[in-house]
Amino acid sequence: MPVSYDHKAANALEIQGVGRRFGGFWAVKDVSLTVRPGERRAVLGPNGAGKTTLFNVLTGDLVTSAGTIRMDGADVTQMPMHKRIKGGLRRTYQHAHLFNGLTVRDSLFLSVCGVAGGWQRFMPLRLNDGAVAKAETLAQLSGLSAELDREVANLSHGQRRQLEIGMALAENPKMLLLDEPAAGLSPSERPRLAELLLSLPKHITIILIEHDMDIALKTSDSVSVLHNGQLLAEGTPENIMSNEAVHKVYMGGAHGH
Ligand SMILES: Nc1ncnc2c1ncn2[C@@H]1O[C@H](COP(=O)(O)OP(=O)(O)OP(=O)(O)O)[C@@H](O)[C@H]1O
Repeated sequence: MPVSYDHKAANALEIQGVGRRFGGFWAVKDVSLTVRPGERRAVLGPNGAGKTTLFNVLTGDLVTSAGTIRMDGADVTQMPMHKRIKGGLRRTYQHAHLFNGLTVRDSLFLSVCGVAGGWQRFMPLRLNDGAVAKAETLAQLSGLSAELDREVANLSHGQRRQLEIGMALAENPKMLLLDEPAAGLSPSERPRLAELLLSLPKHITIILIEHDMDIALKTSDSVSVLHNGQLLAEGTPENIMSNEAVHKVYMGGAHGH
């Protein structure tokens, strides 16, 4: 996928020797990687490889046990989650964090106002005239224009994932971490998600954990493969597909959910 990077800008993400220990067990160990502004990076690896733990450390859901994390050139290693959010970081979770009783329109509206649940709960209420229009734009971006008045409870699984992404876009994030957006989607819902990922604004840096190899490789510029908490391989989707070590640990039977 052709992407024009801003070479003058600081790296969107730069991590050095990052690790996270649970007791005596290193779930993530000595991981270093660099992601450029606007890059689309997939993080692959078999179950238990440390992908979600890495995300949790990047977002500040978990503190690091070792190493440094820089975002946009700034050291955020010790920075609490809400400050990272203020700096333009957003994430989605493996299981959608949505309110079933709200409509799509209200969910997006509340996200725009900064009062939705999960991550956005830290944001102050900022009602304004543009919020309704912005909610509609987000519905369009996330492919949900026809569902604006539907209750979240009545959306398909795929539409819920779309809504979650739409909500994450509400405050113009600089970097978006998506944790298995295709998890639980039916085969017919998957191409639509891939299309949505490809259509997201190009200035947003996206890091994607995904077990669906087809979606991960199709929507990313570069891939980092984790195994046993460590970085096993890094390269273009083509490099990774032909990497023997990756085949052995990941494609050769350990393929997720
Ligand atoms: N809070 C925790 N306490 C103890 N061990 C943990 C904790 N969270 C994760 N782990 C362990 O760390 C390892 C990495 O888990 P993690 O969820 O990051 O892997 P993953 O690559 O995201 O896996 P999956 O693809 O199954 O989601 C696993 O062995 C897991 O059991």
